[in-house]
Amino acid sequence: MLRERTIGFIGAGSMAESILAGLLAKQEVTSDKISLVNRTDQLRLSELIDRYHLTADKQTIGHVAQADIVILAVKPKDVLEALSEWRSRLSREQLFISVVAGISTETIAQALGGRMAVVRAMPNTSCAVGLSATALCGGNGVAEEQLSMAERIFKSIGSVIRVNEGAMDAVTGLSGSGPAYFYYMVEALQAAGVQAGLSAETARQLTVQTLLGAAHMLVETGKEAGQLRHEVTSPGGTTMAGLEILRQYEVAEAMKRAVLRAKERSIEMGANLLARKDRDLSSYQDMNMQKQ
Ligand SMILES: NC(=O)C1=CN([C@@H]2O[C@H](COP(=O)(O)OP(=O)(O)OC[C@H]3O[C@@H](n4cnc5c(N)ncnc54)[C@H](O)[C@@H]3O)[C@@H](O)[C@H]2O)C=CC1
Ligand SMILES: O=C(O)[C@@H]1CCC=N1
Repeated sequence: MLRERTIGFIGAGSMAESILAGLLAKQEVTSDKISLVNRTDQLRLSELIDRYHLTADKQTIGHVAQADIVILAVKPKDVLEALSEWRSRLSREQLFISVVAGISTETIAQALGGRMAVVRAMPNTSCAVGLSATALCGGNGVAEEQLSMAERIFKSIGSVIRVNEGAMDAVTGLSGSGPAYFYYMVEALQAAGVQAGLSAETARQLTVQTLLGAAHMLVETGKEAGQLRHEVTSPGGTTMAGLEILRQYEVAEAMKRAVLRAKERSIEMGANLLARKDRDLSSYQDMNMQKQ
């Protein structure tokens, strides 16, 4: 049972907060089972302790190190440093989940000293309201039982799909970053509503409810987006006129490029980390040669 497990987060930023907020809201875990550590910002930890009624004296490296499930939620650039601090503290029995964009299970497992099996997950910040779209995969040596446990965690805060690791960069470009694309559109639509003569509050209410309604229509009717769009579009009417402008501005092309660029960036972040690892290793070897 998830409720009986302890969960520790390495990194207490936006993603750790979204996951823990969702788990607590869904009552999948109780707040006394959660531990977090952050590198520098202790004020941030105090805020999270207050906001989620976490047990203050459990927010230590020792408690995270003992957790049944350890979730790595630091920025990709901080992964190697973080894991070199953590590798001696963790054991094979723990379930280790990384939500870090772009970094492979192999890189993480190696940085952990090759002992641990690693699950890689790509959720999004909608975890916080139980509506994440999470994709996950298991690295070498991950047991089915461990993958199922990871799946259970993310299912409790949204939907989960298992993919091959090769698909994770595409997932990151689409659904990991995806909430930001929709927020960007909402910002643009709100501003457009104001430009069209509405108050800011009216524009916000109408935009948000329209997005919510469209999302529910997609889920509840099971119809394709193209069909639903067709149903809104009366021949010679307002929607047709509006959509024609979107076509002129090649909005579909812009979306395609955004997702492909985000995917490419995910690949770059992984490659940058590997290049840094190689550089660090060769400068360490140089140092040792000089000493001899
Ligand atoms: N924000 C998002 O929408 C999503 C983020 N992710 C991934 O989640 C990870 C975290 O992202 P955010 O939460 O947005 O970043 P963030 O910058 O808000 O949080 C990262 C936290 O990790 C802490 N940290 C850094 N090194 C550490 C160490 N050695 N030990 C302990 N804590 C350490 C930092 O102090 C910071 O508070 C990233 O790898 C990102 O790719 C994945 C899916 C969605
Ligand atoms: O922007 C980022 O790199 C992270 C990964 C997916 C969402 N946020």
